[in-house]
Amino acid sequence: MSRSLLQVQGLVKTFGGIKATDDLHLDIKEGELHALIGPNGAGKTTLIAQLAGMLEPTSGRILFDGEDVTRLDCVQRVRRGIARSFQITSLWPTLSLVENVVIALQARTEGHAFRFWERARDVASLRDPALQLLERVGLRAKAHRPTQTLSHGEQRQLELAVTLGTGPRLLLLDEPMAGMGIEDSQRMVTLLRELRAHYTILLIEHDMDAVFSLADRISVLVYGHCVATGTPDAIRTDAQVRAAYLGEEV
Ligand SMILES: Nc1ncnc2c1ncn2[C@@H]1O[C@H](COP(=O)(O)OP(=O)(O)OP(=O)(O)O)[C@@H](O)[C@H]1O
Repeated sequence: MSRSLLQVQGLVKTFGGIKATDDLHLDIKEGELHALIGPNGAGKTTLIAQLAGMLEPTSGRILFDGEDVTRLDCVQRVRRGIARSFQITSLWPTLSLVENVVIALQARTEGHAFRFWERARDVASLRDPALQLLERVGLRAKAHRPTQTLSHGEQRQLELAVTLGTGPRLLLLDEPMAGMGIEDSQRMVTLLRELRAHYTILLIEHDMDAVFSLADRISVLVYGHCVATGTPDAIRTDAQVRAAYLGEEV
């Protein structure tokens, strides 16, 4: 198997008396789609927040590409290629899709999102990369429509394009299918399957059909602790996992 891109070593996060992350160890290989599942309150979102640099761990280490990033902030982690999607992105509803992506690209190149209108030439040079990102998420045909005309599912695809605009190596995807109907969910599954070829992905998702069809490996979190990691087939048949979480669902 390929080398590790992200290693979580003995991570702990406490909130008062609650251990939301409890001596967690995780190893994400370069190029894999690794899904994180577990019952409500298992600590999935808390983990993602620590990986993205939004929440400081109580103890333990996070290594990205061999570098200790545990104490780096979000911006420093984005620069290294760690990007979180779906809970932080704000889109501009009256601007077109391509304008939204251009703003994101501009923020990456200049660290400044709000002076884009002063930089007409820069904006022109970012249009092609922005259109390519829209192509990658299946929204090229709607590039010039106002963002507010998109369906909920399409807005999430656009958020993904904005996230890809940061040039990530590791994508942290927090419930990309949340609140979607069947059609939008299926489109997102197809899209994630395509993105798998280009990025290492850590996916949190409650839709078990999506998880088991997409993941190379799955880790199961219970009370902040990883109780099993393995291929979908191994997880499906793991007695401890069935008892702790999956029951008869799988
Ligand atoms: N800011 C906070 N303050 C106090 N407790 C918190 C905080 N954030 C999370 N927790 C607690 O930590 C535990 C893990 O929560 P977390 O949201 O990470 O779980 P989750 O697996 O993402 O759940 P879900 O699947 O419902 O989204 C829960 O017991 C939660 O109540």
